[in-house]
Order: sequence, then C-alpha cells, then structure tokens
Amino acid sequence: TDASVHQELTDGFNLVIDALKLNGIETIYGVPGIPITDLGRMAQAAGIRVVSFRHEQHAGNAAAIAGFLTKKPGICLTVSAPGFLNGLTALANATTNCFPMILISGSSEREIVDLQQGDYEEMDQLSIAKPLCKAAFRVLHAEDIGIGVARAIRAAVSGRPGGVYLDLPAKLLSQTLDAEKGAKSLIKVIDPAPAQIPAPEAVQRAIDVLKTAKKPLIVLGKGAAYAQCDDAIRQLVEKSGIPFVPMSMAKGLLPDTHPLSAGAARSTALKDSDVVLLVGARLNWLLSHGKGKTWGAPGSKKFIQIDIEPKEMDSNVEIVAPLVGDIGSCVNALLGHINADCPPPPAEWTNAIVEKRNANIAKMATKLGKNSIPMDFHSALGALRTIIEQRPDAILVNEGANTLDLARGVINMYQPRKRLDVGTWGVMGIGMGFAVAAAIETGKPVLAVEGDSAFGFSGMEVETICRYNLPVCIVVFNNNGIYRGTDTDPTGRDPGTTVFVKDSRYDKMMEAFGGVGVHVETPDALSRAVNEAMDSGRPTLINAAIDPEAGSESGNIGNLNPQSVVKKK
Ligand SMILES: Cc1ncc(Cc2csc(CCOP(=O)(O)OP(=O)(O)O)c2C)c(N)n1
Ligand SMILES: [Mg+2]
Repeated sequence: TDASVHQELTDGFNLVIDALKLNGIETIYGVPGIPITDLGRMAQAAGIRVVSFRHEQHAGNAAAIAGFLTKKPGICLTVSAPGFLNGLTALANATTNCFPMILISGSSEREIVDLQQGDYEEMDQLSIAKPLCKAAFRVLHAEDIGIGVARAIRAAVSGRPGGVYLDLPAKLLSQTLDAEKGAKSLIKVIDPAPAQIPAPEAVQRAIDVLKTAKKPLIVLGKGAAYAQCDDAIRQLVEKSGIPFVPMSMAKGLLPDTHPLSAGAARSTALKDSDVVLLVGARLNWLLSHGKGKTWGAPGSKKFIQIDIEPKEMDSNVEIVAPLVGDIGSCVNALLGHINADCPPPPAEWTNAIVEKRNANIAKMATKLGKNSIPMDFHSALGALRTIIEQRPDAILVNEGANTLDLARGVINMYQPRKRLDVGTWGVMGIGMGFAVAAAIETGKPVLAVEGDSAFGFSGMEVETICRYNLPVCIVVFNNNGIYRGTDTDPTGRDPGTTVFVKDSRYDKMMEAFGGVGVHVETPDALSRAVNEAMDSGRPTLINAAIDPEAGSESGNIGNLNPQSVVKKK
C-alpha cells in the first residue's frame, strides 16, 4: 500500500547513534575499520565528536579516563578481532580501576563464528571479553539495540563502575526497521547510578568505632575522587580534624598543602594510627593488603571501610565497621554525627603527623633546588612542582617508574581529579590516551610527565594530539632507559635489555606532525619550555635529558621483583 511504500525506515547504524545521543554520550574514541568505519562517520555527522586514534589500546584508555572524569561511560569503538583485542587491555584496566567505559566492537556473524567457518577477523569476542570486564552483551536484532545500549550504560556506571563490552555483529548495522518502531525501541536510562544509602546501624557502628580512636586516620582512594562529593569529603576531614592520606589519584581532593594532609608522612600515619577510615580505597597491594610492617603491630588497627561493593569488606583484613553504599551518601551520613558525637583527635597525634610531614618535606626540599646538568629526577620535578602550584587547574598525567613514583611525592595537587596515572595495575601506556581525553573532556591544559619507556607505549598518538590540536604538553624524562640508562649485555653482543638509544630526541617526533619540539638539559630551561607550552596551548613535546645513573630499578616497588639465588658458574 502507499503507506508501506513511503514507510520511513531506520537501521542499526542510526539506532546505535540515536541510543548513544539519547543517553547524553557526546564523544566516541576509536579506530576506524571494517565493519564500523561508516558507524564512526555517521556518528560524527550526527554531532557526536569522534576521536580517531592510531591504536585501539589508547582509544580505550581515553574512553576509560573520560568515564572517570565525567561519571558517564566513556565509549571506545573498534573493529573486530585484532582491534577488539587491542581494546581489551584498556577494558580490563578500566574494570580493575573501576572506571566506567563501554568497548563497542564490530564482530563476525554468529552463524559463521559458531561453525568456525573462517570469517574475516573471526573471533568469539563476547566469550573472550566476559572474564575481563564487568558485563558483556551482544545484540543480534536492530529492535534490541535500545535495550543493549541501555544495559551497557547501566552496567558501566551503577554500583562499582567498570568496563562493559557491547558486541555488534556487522549485519546488525545494516538491518532496517520502521523508523517509528525504532524510535520507540530506544531507552533513556533512568537513574543509572542510584544512590545507595548505608544502613543507620552501620553508620552508628562506624561512629562508635571512630569515637574510640586516639590516632585516627582517613585514607582517600580514587573512588572518593570519582564520587565527585568533594565538599562532603572536605567537611569530613575538617569537621573531624582527622589527618588524611590521599592515594595517588585522590590527591587534590583536599590540597596536598592542607594542614591535615599526612601524605608526606604516609609511613608514620599508616604505622602509628589506631583507627583507619578507608573512603573508596581498597586494601590491595598499594596499601600492603592492610597488614605487615606498613601497618605496625599486628592487630593494632581497626578498619572502618566505605565502599559501594559489599564483597570488598574483609577482602584482606577484618573490617570492624563496614559502611556499604555510595561514597557521597556514606560520608554525608557520617557527617551528621561527626561534630556532635566525635571530639577531634588528641593534639599529640595530629602534632606528631605535622612534625613528621614537615621534616620529610624539608628533607625533600634539599634535593629540589639544584639547577645541575645532567638533571636528575628531583631537580626536574622541582621545576614541574612549581608549575603545577602556579597552574592548579592543569591536569597532570603521569607514568613511568622513577618518573611516576618520585613525581607522586614531589608534585603537590590542589584540586580533585587533576592527577591521572597508572592506577591499581601500574600499567604503562596510559599516557597519551589519558592526555587526549583529559584535554577533550575538560578543555583544560594537560601536562603529561612521562618516563621515556612509558612514553614509548603510546608515543605514536602524538600525531593524534597534533591532528586535534590539543593543549597537551608532554615532558619525556629521557634517562635512556627503563628505570636507568646504564644496563649492559654481559656477552657484549647487544645493548642491555633495559636501555634505549643514547640521547634520543623524542621532541623530533612531535615536530614531525607540526607540533612544538624542545630539548632541555636544565630545570630552568624545562620551566621555560613548559610555561611557553601551557601559555600557547600548542601540542608540545619536551625531551628532558635526565642522568641515566639517577634512577632505581622499578622505582619504589623494586621489592616486588623476584631475585635468582642461583649464581651461574
Ligand atoms: C604494559 C606494561 N609493560 C611493562 C611494565 C613494566 C614497567 C613498569 S615501569 C616501566 C617503565 C619504566 O621506565 P620509564 O623510562 O618509563 O621510567 P623511569 O623509571 O623514569 O626510567 C615498565 C616497562 C608495565 N608496568 N606495564
Ligand atoms: Mg626511563
């Protein structure tokens, strides 16, 4: 009939785009290719910002940190099989770090994959993704795209955030559907990350434990940064008068220069405290699993833990007051009791922390001022410390071993969610993906402080940074190697296994794509170059020559390296 002849149609391509836009998704990070090249083009034409990378791992890292920064799932779009696999590292890392992202990959047809008939880039992607992420879905019929996208969004951001895989077989995208029916099949997710209120008796139990404390400590994890309940966190510290230690990506929730900051006295704070309130911080390897000499005498600690995941409690040691719920709801519930029921901690405790902190800061200061050649980590980081102090709203991306571990202590942070680094896994390669997304999602200038090895994992994305003309200033700490630049091959045949080409010039890579390249050998020259870059907003790479002898193997975590006790004859 006439109506059917003129029936308006939609299709899988359009339904995916409409579902994402309906749910406020504004950006897609990805790498084009079969079967999703046109999906990317059409999404761009529909007003979604599509940022094309050179490798899917970095597109995935960009999506993950976009999720951390915005609390909306970051979207990574890849081709099937190899492109999907490249995205998996970022998806698994996002899940480990509780960053909400959705990896959307094109895939081969079920009937061919399940009969293993050798399709183009054939792989059972859904099965492979499942163990590595929080949830995984596949959509076979166009009318189910709305539900599929809705479920992926809710799975990514509800409860403990994480990575979600959404599998779109190629044929799905070109499936047509009556436009009106299609529009009705879409779902705008309602309240995807619902508040999860702690039970009043759990709040009371936590307060009762807190009241017994003579040496209380608050540990802020990156979950507390993600929660974006910054004022409640500040009040919790300031109203309780309890010193706080921020984990790396929680730095800046309160300024590192805050009177109650115990960051620079971390060892003393962890060892000598008697009641520890964990806020979005898991007692994993980064906190020595809550036991051992880091935490003083066995049994000397009572842990109160705020986490949205009930199964996190008792993961490593007994939690005497589990407070299960979203961090904002839990902290606000505690605040209701703090000034009334809880006196501030004894001055001898807070004074002891301040004394230790100031002593450690004074000790570090002696290493910062040198304007020596060759630079070492401290003299170079001293220059960057001053720049971040002067530019507190810049975003600092940081990876490496010495470059990471030393920067964490030397560069103070002053605002929440401004320090983005290797997180729970200590994974190298997050640098450029994080820098791109930080610039795009926040519009703020980005300073990426990279070990030369760490930079190498994502270095090709300097072209991406130039192509989108992003305000990213990369500083490569070039010590000619992984940890140090001095390793040798005892047989004399090859270079040592951890060294790179001597005096390489990473700044030339940036110039290759029209960006600004600068080589520096002193902290003053480094300062000038970074300030120039941040004033200009031009993509810049500064190759900072660092003494190859200056580093230590694996930075602060060399103790994790197994050592052979068998000496070859
Ligand atoms: C995906 C992955 N592969 C290898 C590694 C192991 C590693 C940890 S830190 C690091 C680089 C250290 O050298 P860099 O030059 O960046 O820093 P610096 O100490 O200042 O010289 C590697 C290779 C990790 N963590 N992740
Ligand atoms: Mg290095």
